Amino acid sequence: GVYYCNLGAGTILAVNPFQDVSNLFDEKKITSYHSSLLSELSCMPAHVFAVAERALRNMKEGNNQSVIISGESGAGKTWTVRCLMRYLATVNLQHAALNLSDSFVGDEIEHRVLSSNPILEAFGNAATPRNHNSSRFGKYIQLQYDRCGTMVGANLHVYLLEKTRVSNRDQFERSYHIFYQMLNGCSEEERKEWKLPDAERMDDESAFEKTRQSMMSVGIFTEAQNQIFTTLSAILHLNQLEFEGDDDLSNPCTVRSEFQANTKTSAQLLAVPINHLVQTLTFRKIEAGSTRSADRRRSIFKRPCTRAECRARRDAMVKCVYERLFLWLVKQIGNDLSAPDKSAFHFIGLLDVYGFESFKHNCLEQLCINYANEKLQQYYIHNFLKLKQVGYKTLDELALEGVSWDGMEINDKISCLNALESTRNSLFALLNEECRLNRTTDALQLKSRLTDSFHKSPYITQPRISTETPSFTVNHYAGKVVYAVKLLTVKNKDELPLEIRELLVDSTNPFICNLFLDKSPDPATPSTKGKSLETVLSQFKKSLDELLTTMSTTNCNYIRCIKPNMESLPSKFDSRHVSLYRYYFIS
Ligand SMILES: Nc1ncnc2c1ncn2[C@@H]1O[C@H](COP(=O)(O)OP(=O)(O)OP(=O)(O)O)[C@@H](O)[C@H]1O
Repeated sequence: GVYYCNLGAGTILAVNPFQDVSNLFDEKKITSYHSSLLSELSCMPAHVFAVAERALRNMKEGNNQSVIISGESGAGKTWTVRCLMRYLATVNLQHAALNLSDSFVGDEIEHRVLSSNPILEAFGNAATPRNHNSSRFGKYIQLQYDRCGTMVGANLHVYLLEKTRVSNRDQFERSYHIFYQMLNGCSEEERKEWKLPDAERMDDESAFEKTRQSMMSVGIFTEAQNQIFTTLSAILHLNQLEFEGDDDLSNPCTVRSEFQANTKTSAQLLAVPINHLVQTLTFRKIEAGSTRSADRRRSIFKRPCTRAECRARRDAMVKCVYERLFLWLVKQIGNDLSAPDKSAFHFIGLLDVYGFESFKHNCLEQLCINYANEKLQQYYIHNFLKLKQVGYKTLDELALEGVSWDGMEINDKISCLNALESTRNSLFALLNEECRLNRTTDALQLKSRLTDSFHKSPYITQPRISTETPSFTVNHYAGKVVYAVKLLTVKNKDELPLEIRELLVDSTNPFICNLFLDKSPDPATPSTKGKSLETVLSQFKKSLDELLTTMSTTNCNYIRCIKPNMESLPSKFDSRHVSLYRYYFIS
């Protein structure tokens, strides 16, 4: 019955009970931690509420705080963040009412902050074999406080949504919850309006209502909701399209006849001409001649796409529309939650990032996720050692909790990070260079380049067992992961064909058009000098560097979540699955 344990140095372990544990998170528990004296707090049982309370008190002393929640998929990170937010929201309501703070305007920022969770989970979480509610994006939410220590707003940052899930999924994986919620929860009128097929009503019916109510709470009202669901319906129809034609291009591809209705509906929902949509999916523009604008010899002509290219264009469109919609939502939520001008002085940041992943097939998505974990692990060890040097009695504290410990080893694989990210001679440098050169490289050629560049590296090696497709291994701190080479460059470039952007910007629906009108360049858009290129990896690295810079100005608290068994069962602690050592320094 003990689910939390102190590890010292600002770290607790949290074991996922996989069942509702009575009294573990109730109001009485909140009150007991919040009303404790400082001297009592350090003696109270380890708990996620104790972390929240300590962070709150330190923040009120003037030190910004971060709580970093880590662990494998299904370990309970999202749940933990929800608990922290609920705790901070509850005590804030009490505090604001008691102090009649100037900023207490009674508009319930707490309620709005909590409402952001169901929206983000509906659009950013999906069922996977490891977790029926797996977050497929990283999140850092900064709860902002005024001088009196009252919450006045929040800042939201998200990291790398796994957008491929919208177009392609492995068996037993689902797309984002919102699609199922909408199909199961919409009214008959809405079904007609959004041209959705009949669906067997299942579990997600009430979830749809909850998501919509949460949207209302953060200022996304009926009209905007209607636009969102129209866009999602367009994605569903587009996803259906299949193509026919000859790959030698003698007979250019068209949409297969049985999908004509889906094509028409997609075009209607996106408010674009149907012939323009079909042209965009089946033909690509080629520019020939000099690219200098003054040069009159430059010409543009259209070339039919092969079936594979048509499918790739359909997928690119679907993924991009969904990603833009997700980012639009995040922006709306952020606008609604941001603190009134000059009222925020301190913050508590809660970081929930995807855990380390190693699947049968790993590609750029897993490389980014594991890189983020590698970086956070380095950050953790750095801070842990720093705290240890200033006198934390970590082992003694562990002993007090009844945990025996027979020695510690600092994992030296952290320098794997250099092999991944350093400016020169690293994996990222090589993959980004491939994008910059824009050459047609097949997987075998790229694989041989990787082998030549890293034959001396202990971190980037050849898979021990030969794989069906060209691949390489990264010796991460948490274990070896084999990555497929195929599609790495394409995914890293993440190019949205210009024709697709043009099509959607020309939409007569201002909502769709605005999603594509923003100023920020797409990944893989050459910079003005034409030398550096924004790739998925370079952007992800940049956003992580910024995150760590922000966190380094804060006092960090860590919650290391543990999944006690692979089957997600209550009352089962599989010691083969969980090794304390592994979780202490790894994952
Ligand atoms: N403290 C808890 N009490 C009861 N059930 C819990 C608790 N923590 C987690 N769970 C259960 O475990 C499931 C997985 O938790 P959660 O979604 O938070 O994992 P996660 O670490 O965020 O996973 P992912 O990385 O895939 O997003 C939850 O849906 C919930 O059913």
